[in-house]
Amino acid sequence: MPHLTESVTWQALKTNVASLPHMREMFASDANRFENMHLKSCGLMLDYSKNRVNSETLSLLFKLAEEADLTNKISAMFNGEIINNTEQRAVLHSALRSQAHQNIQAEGQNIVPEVQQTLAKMAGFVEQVQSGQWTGYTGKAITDIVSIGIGGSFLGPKIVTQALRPYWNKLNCHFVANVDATSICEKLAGLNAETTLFVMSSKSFGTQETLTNTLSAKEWFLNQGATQQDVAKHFVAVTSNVNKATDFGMDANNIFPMWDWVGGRYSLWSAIGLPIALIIGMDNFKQLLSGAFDMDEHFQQAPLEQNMPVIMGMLSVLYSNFHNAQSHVILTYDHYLRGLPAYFQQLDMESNGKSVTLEGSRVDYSTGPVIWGGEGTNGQHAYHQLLHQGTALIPADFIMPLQSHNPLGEHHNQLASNCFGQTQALMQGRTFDEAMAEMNNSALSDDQKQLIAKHKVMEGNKPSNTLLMDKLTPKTLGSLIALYEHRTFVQGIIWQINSFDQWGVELGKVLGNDVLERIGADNDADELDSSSNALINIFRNGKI
Ligand SMILES: O=P(O)(O)OC[C@H]1O[C@](O)(CO)[C@@H](O)[C@@H]1O
Repeated sequence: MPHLTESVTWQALKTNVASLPHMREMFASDANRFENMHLKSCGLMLDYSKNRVNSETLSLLFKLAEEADLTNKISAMFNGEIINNTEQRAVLHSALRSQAHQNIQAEGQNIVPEVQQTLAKMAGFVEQVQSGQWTGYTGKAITDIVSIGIGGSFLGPKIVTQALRPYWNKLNCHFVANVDATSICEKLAGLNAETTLFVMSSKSFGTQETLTNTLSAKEWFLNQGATQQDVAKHFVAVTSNVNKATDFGMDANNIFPMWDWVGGRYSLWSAIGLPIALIIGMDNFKQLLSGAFDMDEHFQQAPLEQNMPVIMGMLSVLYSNFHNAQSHVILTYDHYLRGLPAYFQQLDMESNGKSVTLEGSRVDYSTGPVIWGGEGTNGQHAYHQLLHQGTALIPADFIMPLQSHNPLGEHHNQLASNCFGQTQALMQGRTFDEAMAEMNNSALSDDQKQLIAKHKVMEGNKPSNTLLMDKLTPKTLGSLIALYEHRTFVQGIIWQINSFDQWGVELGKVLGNDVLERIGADNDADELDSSSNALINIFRNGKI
């Protein structure tokens, strides 16, 4: 197989991209453009017509995907092959949302039964806590869940519970991730130890932030009048390292397992999702899984040309590699989805922020872009300016439910009109003549008009996808998140990288621990670089 960027298809894409007219012209010359460039699946509708593509671009992108053996690579992931080659692990988050009768093999055994057993254990626990049968040390029912974890053991549960606010039962939930004591102190300040349940989530059970926060939570708990024997009623753990958790003092009955074949940033579907289930109930949690399962089926079965994650992944490759786009923005037109950009940022950047191929060669093309974003319409009064008129090309995903959970007057119509209006403005832009025409009735001099018109010109031709759903439900949210997981996978396959390890962040963990030792040492640091030594010593002195 030729080197990726030297392949005939890659070169043909370069030629195609250079020859395409402005999107405005492509819309004008093809009344069926939307008809031909949208698809519906799993409760989602993707409109990808506002992208810099014609039918040839799309064919070439699918050809590139075929040449990367994408279809077989998808099967390899779902079949439990060891595709995470640096950690020698299968990648089976899809097994967490599989159906009970399936047989999915990891390391020679069917893992579906243990997935089902864990779901049953979660269901029993959720029922006990929600019904008030599970009581705290003074016999009172639990009112507050505090989830302690970080990275993949935190952001999924936080963003999903935030997104599914309309489905909350009577329990309150709080998330602590940062080791900054302010985070846990602020959370604990308003809580009653008698009615608070801590869920400690750590796949490795070795992450500094999570261990420190859990110890502080336990100390707070004991300082409120509880005893060591009461701990089991108030602390449960989710981990793949059961031995470490019991050594730490967790009651063996209170440990919910997860497995090596689930990557942290793909783990909200496992027992890491326990805080979600406690807050929205097990039935809703299963709906979330079922939405993701539907997307798994679609991803495996739909032909590449009608495959939502494939289309989105290949469009992202197009912009990263043929338009030099360095970032990608996620714009959610739904207040409940305001956290989703951060979640997709973790998912995509921790997965595809790589510069070495699976075989260990340095890539000579761009890989994962910076993912960022926020909620509409707020961003329209801030960074959208750069999207419209800045020098960088930033492809955008607009995400919006058609029905609001809070219908109120004209609000939703206005929200939708802003969402659609933005995609239109990005695509068509505004020409100099249009800008001049807008000033027809103005008293400005011709020179002034010309000057202002130059500033009002918007080149347009800025790409966007629009993703719609009828309503934000646990099921549609499950499909949406799985869509982005698979989109990330597709990109990784084309770029020939391992999307499932994270050696960069691991180094940060190791060096952080090393610095911590030096901060606590008897003598000043002098063995590191001059900057690091100085920063440590200034910190030890407590004064700049
Ligand atoms: O669940 P753990 O083992 O505490 O790890 C937390 C997070 O740390 C990382 O290893 C690095 O940030 C993530 O992949 C993981 O989700």
